Amino acid sequence: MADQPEKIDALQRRGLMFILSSPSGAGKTTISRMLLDADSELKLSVSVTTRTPRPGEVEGVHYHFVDDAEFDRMIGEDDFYEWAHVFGHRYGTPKRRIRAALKEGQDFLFDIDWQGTQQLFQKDQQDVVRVFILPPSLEELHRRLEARATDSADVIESRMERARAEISHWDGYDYVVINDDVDVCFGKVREILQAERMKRQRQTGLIPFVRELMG
Ligand SMILES: Nc1nc2c(ncn2[C@@H]2O[C@H](COP(=O)(O)OP(=O)(O)O)[C@@H](O)[C@H]2O)c(=O)[nH]1
Ligand SMILES: Nc1ncnc2c1ncn2[C@@H]1O[C@H](COP(=O)(O)OP(=O)(O)O)[C@@H](O)[C@H]1O
Repeated sequence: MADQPEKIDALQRRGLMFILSSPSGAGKTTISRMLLDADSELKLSVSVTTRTPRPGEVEGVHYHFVDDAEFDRMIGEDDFYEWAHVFGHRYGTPKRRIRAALKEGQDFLFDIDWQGTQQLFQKDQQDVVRVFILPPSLEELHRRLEARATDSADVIESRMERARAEISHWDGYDYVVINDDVDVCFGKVREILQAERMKRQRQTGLIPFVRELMG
């Protein structure tokens, strides 16, 4: 059926759910931070995780760090939009904190894996934009994981082993961007966000504007 502009009047625009995924170490946290710094209209969906904080990570800014019992309690209370097991820990997107804001038109960035991406897409296809970041090579991915110096050698090896499995989900995304030069990659991701906001059905006030133009 053709679009029904009256029914999707963008005055009621819902927020975008802009998802960035990548194999660990490919640079999605770096690109996310650049995007959040550059774009005051975008907010990060802060996930809940059972993993321990890395140096420099701040409770409530990068993640909400909880123990297993608290994560279980949140599952029991249906507090998650989605959640998944990743690298032996659990990660989830809290529902209550963002649902109302999305409804009011706030755009959110989600740094989540392919499992979470599939779950959000099944729930909110119209609002979800899925971007996958690839490293230029597996050798470079390894180098970046070592350079980040936040994981032990064992953890780095397990992340490398999982990288191929994660990359195999590349075709579940709308956009794929290779993160070779970080500024080029950031520029492309930003263009994707801007183009998605320009979609006809997402432009606030377009219908009355066009009506006025047409007289
Ligand atoms: N499904 C899901 N995945 C998440 C969530 N938060 C983070 N992740 C993913 O969990 C994985 C591990 O994240 P992290 O421990 O921060 O390490 P990173 O891979 O170096 O960013 C990454 O693929 C994240 O995108 C979430 O709320 N839900
Ligand atoms: N294009 C790039 N070139 C070189 N190093 C990069 C690039 N993008 C990210 N990095 C570095 O690689 C490491 C992993 O990046 P990060 O953003 O933490 O990845 P992810 O969140 O996907 O695990 C960090 O030390 C980051 O500074």
